[in-house]
Amino acid sequence: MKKRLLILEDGTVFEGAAFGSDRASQGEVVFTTGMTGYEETLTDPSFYGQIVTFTYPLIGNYGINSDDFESIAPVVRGVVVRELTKIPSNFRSEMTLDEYLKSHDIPAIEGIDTRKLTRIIRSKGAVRAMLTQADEEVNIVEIVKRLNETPYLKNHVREVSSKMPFPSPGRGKRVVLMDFGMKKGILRELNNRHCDVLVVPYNTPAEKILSFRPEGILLSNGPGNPADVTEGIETIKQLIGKVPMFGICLGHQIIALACGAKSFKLPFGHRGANHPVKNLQTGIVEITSQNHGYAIDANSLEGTDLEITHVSLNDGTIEGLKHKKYPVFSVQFHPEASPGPEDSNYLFDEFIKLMEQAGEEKQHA
Ligand SMILES: NC(=O)CC[C@H](N)C(=O)O
Repeated sequence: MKKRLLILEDGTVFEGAAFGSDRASQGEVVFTTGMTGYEETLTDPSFYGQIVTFTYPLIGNYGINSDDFESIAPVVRGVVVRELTKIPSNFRSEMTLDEYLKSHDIPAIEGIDTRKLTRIIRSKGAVRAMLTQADEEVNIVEIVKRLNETPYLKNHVREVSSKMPFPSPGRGKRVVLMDFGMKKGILRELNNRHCDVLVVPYNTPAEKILSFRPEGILLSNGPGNPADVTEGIETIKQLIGKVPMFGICLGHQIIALACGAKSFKLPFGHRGANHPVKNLQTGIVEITSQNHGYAIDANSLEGTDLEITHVSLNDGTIEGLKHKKYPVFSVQFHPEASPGPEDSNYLFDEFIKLMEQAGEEKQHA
């Protein structure tokens, strides 16, 4: 087994065994607590630029099969696990996690004390890190210096958004899905409800979107700092009030910013499949799938037309918003799950209802 190092910006060095690609790679190291769903996590475009640590201690046990993918290719910068399963056991498995990561040139490390690493991330917040081979040439002081000079992840939506519009037809509601780095699960939920979907790149202008005569607009998830997605925010400012809207994760943040709220970086993010969220409208607690490093600042809502609909029971941060005047709502978590629980799946039905109501009002106007 080749040795590999995970070097953090504070100078902490973890030594482990190499798997995946042999190249060195740098990114923000984050942790996710989901016990299953590593294929969906690795292919979620919101993880662009991040080195993902799985806190569940055994990863790779059911191999890799392409029907679980959330996008065409993984965009993570690296993978950190406690123990890698060498021989997966699943009738659907097409290859091992090691083979998959090698084929996409993504380096990984195993044999790491992921509890210790997670505690560092929890206490220090966002941590920049590098995965590199453990040989005599590696200069740790130099790498730590470089990590400290690297700016945090900026706008990488353009890297993961589709370049051209594409349809995913149906007989139902006409929905424009703005792709900021979409998970396939969102499209699947719309198609399950027979929507006639047109997926458009993140920078499609408002007039162009309106020219498709959408009955609703869905803003997808995506990577990086929402405040950097200025084109998307401007577009939404022009569209709010004209068409019913539903925002998911980055899409939620973009709607909030377009309405005048502010976002901030969470100390260590919410990533996992069992985050409790309280729906303030029903009083029901939903167990949700989450993956975000930023959130909307509750203090910044004053003077906006937004009201809070969902809150996190772990840290009290905003998990859902709705517009007081227009048919616009959004959630910070992932109602499409994949991976994770489906408690919040009803939100897609609410989006359909909102489009139906808006259609009826238009007819009677
Ligand atoms: N999954 C997402 O859409 C994440 C949104 C944003 N990139 C964040 O980290 O907060």
